[in-house]
Amino acid sequence: MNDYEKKRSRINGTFRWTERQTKDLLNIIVENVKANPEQFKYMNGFGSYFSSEDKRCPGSLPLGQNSPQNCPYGLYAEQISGTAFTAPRKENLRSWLYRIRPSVLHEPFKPFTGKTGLNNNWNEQHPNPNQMRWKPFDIPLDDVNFVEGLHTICGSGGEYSHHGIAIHIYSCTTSMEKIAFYNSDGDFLVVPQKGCLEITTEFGKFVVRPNEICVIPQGIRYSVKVREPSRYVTSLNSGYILEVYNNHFQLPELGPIGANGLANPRDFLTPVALFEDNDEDFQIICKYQGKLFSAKQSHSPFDVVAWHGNYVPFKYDLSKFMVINSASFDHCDPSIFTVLTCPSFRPGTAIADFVIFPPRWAVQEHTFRPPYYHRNCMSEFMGLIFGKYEAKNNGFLPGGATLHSIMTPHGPDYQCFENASRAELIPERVADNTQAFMFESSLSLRITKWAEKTCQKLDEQYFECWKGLKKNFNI
Ligand SMILES: O=C(O)Cc1cc(O)ccc1O
Ligand SMILES: [Fe+2]
Repeated sequence: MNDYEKKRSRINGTFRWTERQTKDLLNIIVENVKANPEQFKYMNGFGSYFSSEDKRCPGSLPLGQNSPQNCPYGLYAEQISGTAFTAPRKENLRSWLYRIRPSVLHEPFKPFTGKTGLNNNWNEQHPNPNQMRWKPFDIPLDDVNFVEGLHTICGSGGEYSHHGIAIHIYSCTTSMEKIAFYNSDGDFLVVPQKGCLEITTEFGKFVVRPNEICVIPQGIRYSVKVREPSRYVTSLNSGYILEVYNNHFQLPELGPIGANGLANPRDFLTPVALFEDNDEDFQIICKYQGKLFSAKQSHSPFDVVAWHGNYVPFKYDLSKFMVINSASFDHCDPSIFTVLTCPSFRPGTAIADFVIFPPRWAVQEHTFRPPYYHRNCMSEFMGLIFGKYEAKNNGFLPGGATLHSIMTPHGPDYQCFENASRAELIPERVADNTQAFMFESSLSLRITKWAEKTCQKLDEQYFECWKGLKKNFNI
């Protein structure tokens, strides 16, 4: 082992999950929330119409109109549109920001010269229909911030046409200091797996921990600080990102479930206005048509004193998800676990769904309870936040991933099949102390070279997990 490998193996060793750590994790998160109570305030509701002003500036939100000739406190009024001006009322998203300086006050953008693993070239690798599994991705050993630590795994479509998705992982060790990022191409749904992110946005600040997710819609500027949330997780941070180019995330329809259930709107949290009046130099990094650009400005972009609107960043705690499942027999399709969906124009067919596999009771009778064997007309990318996924006895680890592409067969591994075929069907907790999730997309995904080769995490042995499945035919 050379020095690099030694350091890497030490770091990987420190963060290898033991059974016990896994069991304790939910408690640790709870303990940790108690120990570090949120210092930030939130407003609740998905799709709500919010109004917020920093308490240091009462009356900063203009009343009765959006663009007064002179705004209170000498602020500038600025609108950010998340949908076309003429989008139907029920879909129309926009917010009005009242800020110390307008966003336009910056120097020209130049191509970003720093490191990045972002990639939108879907033609780098030959298509690969195989089942794919990645071992947990490495966290860098050096100082890498959130933007520098983005690596694209797979994706489809293009930013020009605003049709497609990309799946990235992030891994970072340092905070973005006097740096703000925004994405012109689409929305980011961020799923932290390790570490706790403090995200300063134009709308206010929030903290996002493992087992929480956040969505930062297209165009909104933010900066990510890393924190030390627990004894198992230091300032090493990593997680998964689903980027959608077409549309924004919505709550799924509930149909016959009724008015309540799954992710309830009131559990989505949006930060309150919190400005900084800082005239230091800032770097604004934007992702535009898949490439990064950087511009200088001599003030903080987080200078919004008041805002109102419905185009906002938000976070959601996955433990709040109300699980609906079969109370009689058979395994329901995983769509029952949809937290958020980014719909296409084809009814019921998502550009991408964000689906979780939360802790719950399994009570089905005369049923093979784990996920069924199947082939799907959708692409299924899965990640694991902690614990163990119910369909895989071994090999799918927290911080790792799998991809089962369109019509690629997959399902429970051999050991899982054996166990579940023999299990006594008493009511049982499933997925206790675990949290797996899926980004499911109607698009066919292409893998980047980094994901298939450079990262060296693709597990060539994955197919062997089904090898033991034997012929049980007994005519
Ligand atoms: O492939 C997977 O593990 C995801 C999945 C889970 C499930 O419960 C049913 C179908 C499905 O694709
Ligand atoms: Fe599946």
